[in-house]
Amino acid sequence: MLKKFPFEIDIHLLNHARITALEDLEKIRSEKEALQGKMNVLEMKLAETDEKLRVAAQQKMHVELLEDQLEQLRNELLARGDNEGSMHDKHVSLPFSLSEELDVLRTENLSLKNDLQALKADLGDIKGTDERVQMLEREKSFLESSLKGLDNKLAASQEDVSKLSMLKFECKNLYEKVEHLQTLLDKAAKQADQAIFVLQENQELRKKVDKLEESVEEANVYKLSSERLQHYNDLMQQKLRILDERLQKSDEEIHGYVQLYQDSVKEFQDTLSNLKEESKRRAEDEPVNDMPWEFWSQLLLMIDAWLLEKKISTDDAGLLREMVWKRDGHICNAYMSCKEKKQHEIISTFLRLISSPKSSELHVIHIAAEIAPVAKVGGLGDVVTGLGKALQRRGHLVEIILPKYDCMQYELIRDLRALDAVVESYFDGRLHKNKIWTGTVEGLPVYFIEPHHPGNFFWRGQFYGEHDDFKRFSFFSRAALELLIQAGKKPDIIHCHDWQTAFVAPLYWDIYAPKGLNSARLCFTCHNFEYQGTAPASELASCGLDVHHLNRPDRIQDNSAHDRVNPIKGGIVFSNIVTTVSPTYAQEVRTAEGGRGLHATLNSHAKKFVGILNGIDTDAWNPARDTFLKVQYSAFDTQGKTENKEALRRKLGLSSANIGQPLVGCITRLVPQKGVHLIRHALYRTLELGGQFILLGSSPVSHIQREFEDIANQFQSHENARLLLKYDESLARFIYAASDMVVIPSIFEPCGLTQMIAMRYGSIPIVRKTGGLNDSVFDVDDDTIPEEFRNGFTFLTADEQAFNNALERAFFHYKNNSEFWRKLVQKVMRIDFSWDSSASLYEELYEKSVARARAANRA
Ligand SMILES: Nc1ncnc2c1ncn2[C@@H]1O[C@H](COP(=O)(O)OP(=O)(O)O)[C@@H](O)[C@H]1O
Repeated sequence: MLKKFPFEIDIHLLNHARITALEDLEKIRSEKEALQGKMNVLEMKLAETDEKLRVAAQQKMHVELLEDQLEQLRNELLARGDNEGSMHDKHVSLPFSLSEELDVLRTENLSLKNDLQALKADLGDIKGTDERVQMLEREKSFLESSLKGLDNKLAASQEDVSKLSMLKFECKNLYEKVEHLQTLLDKAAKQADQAIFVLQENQELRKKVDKLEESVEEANVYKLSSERLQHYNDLMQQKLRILDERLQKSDEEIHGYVQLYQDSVKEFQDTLSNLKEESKRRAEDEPVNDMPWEFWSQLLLMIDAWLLEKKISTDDAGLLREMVWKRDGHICNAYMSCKEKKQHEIISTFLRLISSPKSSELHVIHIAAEIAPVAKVGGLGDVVTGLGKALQRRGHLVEIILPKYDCMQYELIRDLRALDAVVESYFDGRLHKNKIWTGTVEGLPVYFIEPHHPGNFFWRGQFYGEHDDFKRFSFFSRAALELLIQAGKKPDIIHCHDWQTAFVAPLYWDIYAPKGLNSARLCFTCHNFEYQGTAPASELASCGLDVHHLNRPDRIQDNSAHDRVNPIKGGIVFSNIVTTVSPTYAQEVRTAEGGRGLHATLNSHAKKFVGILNGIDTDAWNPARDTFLKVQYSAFDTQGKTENKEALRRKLGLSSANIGQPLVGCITRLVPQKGVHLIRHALYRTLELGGQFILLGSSPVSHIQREFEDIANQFQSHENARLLLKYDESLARFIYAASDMVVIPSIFEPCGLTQMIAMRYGSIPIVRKTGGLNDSVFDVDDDTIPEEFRNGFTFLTADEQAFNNALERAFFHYKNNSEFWRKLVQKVMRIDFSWDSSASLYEELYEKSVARARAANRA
């Protein structure tokens, strides 16, 4: 059967409608004409009646006139009768003509009265006719308006007709194409026939070949026994290979055990030597009382001599003297160990005593663009606060410098006050005043810089994304260093973060170290190599950096555009320590695919580059104390999680029919890095699998924001899905607590905090194996990973199938093994994601760098 195209059906329908409309119109037109005829007749009758009325009125007037005349005649007759009565008493009679006339008049009068009566009746009829005419009039106007409507319809249908003819035209074209295709098809069919023919020929040939093979086989029968032997040999070799592999595996296993054993022995030995060291230190800390006073005096004189000979500084001499006065065991042992050596060796041994920093002595200053929770865009804010607090807990002096944005959450800053001091800093050829504010955030001392620059740099209602970000943050970097030098600070570590404060490193070495701010080592952390803040080289001059000197391939010049500078590259080249936020990401960015153009720079500075996994602030992210939740809960009692799930469903208007329906959450910035297509896919796949889905996120990329707004509208009142396109920390906490699973399908992820926060709140992460996700989430079904580390679901390829596999496995476990799931939730909640271990790694880096610097200064 010939298949009709949909538009062909439309054409038929339209044609039919048009014909019916035309017929209707015709009918109405003839009705209208008939009515018009009737109206004309009535109008004529009306005119006739008017005429009759006019004649009747004239006749009436005539009758009245005659009646008047009659009356007059009567009166005259009476008057005459009075005068002639006596004479003609018996013979009185009216003249004949007069009485005749009177009779005629009477009959005329009567007939006129009858006429009048008839006319009155006619008049009544005419009134009725009038009413009918009015009715007809009304009918006429109604018909005219429907006629107008029909005219409009006609016009519309005429338009349709023109469309129709266009469609017909297109249809004709299509028919032509179809015909063309048909001929092609015919050709193809012919070719296929030919091919079939060739195939048949081939088959015949094949048969011949088979026959030939059969005969060859027959001829080869005698070879069979030797082939069997060969086969047997192969089998044996296979077995041998399997045995070999098994042997290798068991070797590896044994090796693994040996390794474990060796590790624990090493650990034991380390602990032992630490203990020994400790007891030795303790012994050294005790004053040495068994050395003669001469010994101590000799040491004092020796130190003084070094000072006078300018071999050591006054400060160092002071510290060494103090040790001698206290008869410190360290200096005693140091001297005994090197007294035979040359003088400069003794000096450096002594100086090492006073330079070896104790961890509690470090003064660390973070210069950053974010601090959670008052000025947070993403993970950077969390790192500055989390790492700062952990370092503070370890006994370091930690201070933070930040721009004073207008859009900060001021209510979360304690004791905010403006200092009665102004710091002037250089920019664009002149000095600008900066107002300095202080306050504490989460117990950390913070300096906020408010520039009095006409550009109103931090008065923009947002943290980033301004056209002059390069200017805003290069200004801030310089002002921060100015604050340090004017406040007379002598930090051990200046730690800057991301491209916004990477300017600090070159500014420090080129301008501030020569000015006397030279106590510090520079640490630079890049939280995401995607954002490099490159700009035309000339813009670097505004903050006082020497463009000519710095725009070189081995310095700040961008690796792919020679007329541009790259602040991240500057941070790498000019810092003593360079870190990023996870070991896997540190590996990834050293490759051409992952390095965003900076892999070569990172490789040539590889010695100082390391990846340290971020932690999370476990005080701030704690379901047992989180007041934003409906119910607080902990790993010991996860029932509260179910109650939060119920409450969130109610709050968002999702179905609560089935408490066992898995709830999947996604909390993210909607940027390509986060795998936007997989997030969208996750929504639909979750619904297909019978789950519920909540997305909390917003996008700085307008087309992505619009796309998700459309999806959000579609699901506005869906019982199983809700999309909330905003930034809302309290809601984020609620979602972490309520969700059973959290999806993070990132294309790349430097570290990622959401997976750690999710686990802290007992939500199982489903993640792509990249960057920090690869360092913190280990697949539940992967038995190459020790059981105790398995905590989520992972997939490798950034496509829908791979994601489906992970999501489906998660749903399977959730639905079919509730006990397993309950234990998994408890396990992930107990994992230590605190900053403690990461902070100790940073501490170690700081300490080593400071020690190296001090040793180098003395040499
Ligand atoms: N729409 C949102 N509302 C509230 N918090 C959000 C939102 N989007 C992301 N977050 C939070 O921002 C942080 C994201 O950090 P991270 O995973 O390192 O990603 P990134 O820094 O790349 O955005 C987490 O603390 C997460 O809870």
